[in-house]
Amino acid sequence: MEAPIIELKGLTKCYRSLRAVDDLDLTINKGEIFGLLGPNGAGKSTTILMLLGLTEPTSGVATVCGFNATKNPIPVKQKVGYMPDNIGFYNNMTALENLVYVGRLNGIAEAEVKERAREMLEEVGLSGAMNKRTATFSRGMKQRLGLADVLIKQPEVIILDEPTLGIDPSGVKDFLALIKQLSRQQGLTVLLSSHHLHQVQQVCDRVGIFVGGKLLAEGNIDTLAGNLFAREPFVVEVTVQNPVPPTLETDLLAIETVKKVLVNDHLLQISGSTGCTPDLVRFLVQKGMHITGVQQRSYGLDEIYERYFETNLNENSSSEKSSGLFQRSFFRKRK
Ligand SMILES: Nc1ncnc2c1ncn2[C@@H]1O[C@H](COP(=O)(O)OP(=O)(O)OP(=O)(O)O)[C@@H](O)[C@H]1O
Repeated sequence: MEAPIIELKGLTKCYRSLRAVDDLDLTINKGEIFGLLGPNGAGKSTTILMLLGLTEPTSGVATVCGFNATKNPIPVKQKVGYMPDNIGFYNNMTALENLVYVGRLNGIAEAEVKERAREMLEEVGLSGAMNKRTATFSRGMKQRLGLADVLIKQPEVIILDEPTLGIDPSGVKDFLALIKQLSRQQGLTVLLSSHHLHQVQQVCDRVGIFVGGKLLAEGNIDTLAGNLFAREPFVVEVTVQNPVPPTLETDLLAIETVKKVLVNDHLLQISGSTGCTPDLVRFLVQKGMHITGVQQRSYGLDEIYERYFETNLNENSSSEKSSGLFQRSFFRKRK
């Protein structure tokens, strides 16, 4: 099997007494889209800086494309394209001029730099705007130009720090689709940091949930959900028109496959061990309930995130930034 393109072993960064990144072990394979997920201050940017050789780890090793990022930062920088969350352009120059400038800085020969820049602009969907000054660009267009900036040197890995920040929902969808397409077409490895759960869920092959400098979990969404919700993998939400009698919850819990029942006004949330929706519906009808809606839910990143935060509440309570209170408020805020 091919060696991982990014390999972090015991990676740790301390700022005085703060362990911003704490003993991080992680491998990312070629062609993968990996999402580094976590609230503000979780340590995502610090990890990225260590990957790029821009800050030295206190201990541990970051290997990128076969090079130790601390001891050998130059080849790493040649192979990795990095798009920070606050990309800047020369506003009085056009998109093409900006990109040609970056291409020259990356050592692309004068004979081919313009052609390469045009190709990149086409690839990111900006060919119609290549002669416009970037001062007139929307945030979404700037992100696309930022992507062209990192792609022009034909990297093996691209690292995108909060790439969808400030883009409207349809722009986000298009931008993520573009990243996925590029990764699949060119075998490009993508590491993107984000705190937008739903967006990451759409595009990433695997995610790492990062809180208080520690990686709490990593895997694909289905595996994470399977591990966490093994006892109650199945949820049915039933909306009823008439009031829910007080005994209904106990009656439902008497059914062998039902593990948990939550009643919230006219909404019943029933968790169980197997897919038993038709039986539940029949049962509720027999109990005289007027059903107006039934929905089978699968667990997504929101639930995974929330569950990890709940589970780690006690373990992390000594750290202010990763306390349950902080995590919950972050979680609500971001939802
Ligand atoms: N140069 C520094 N000196 C001291 N502390 C720092 C420094 N850089 C980061 N930190 C601290 O390290 C922790 C991790 O910060 P980091 O920027 O890596 O988090 P993040 O997950 O990227 O969050 P954000 O999304 O807000 O950028 C934070 O508590 C931050 O205040």
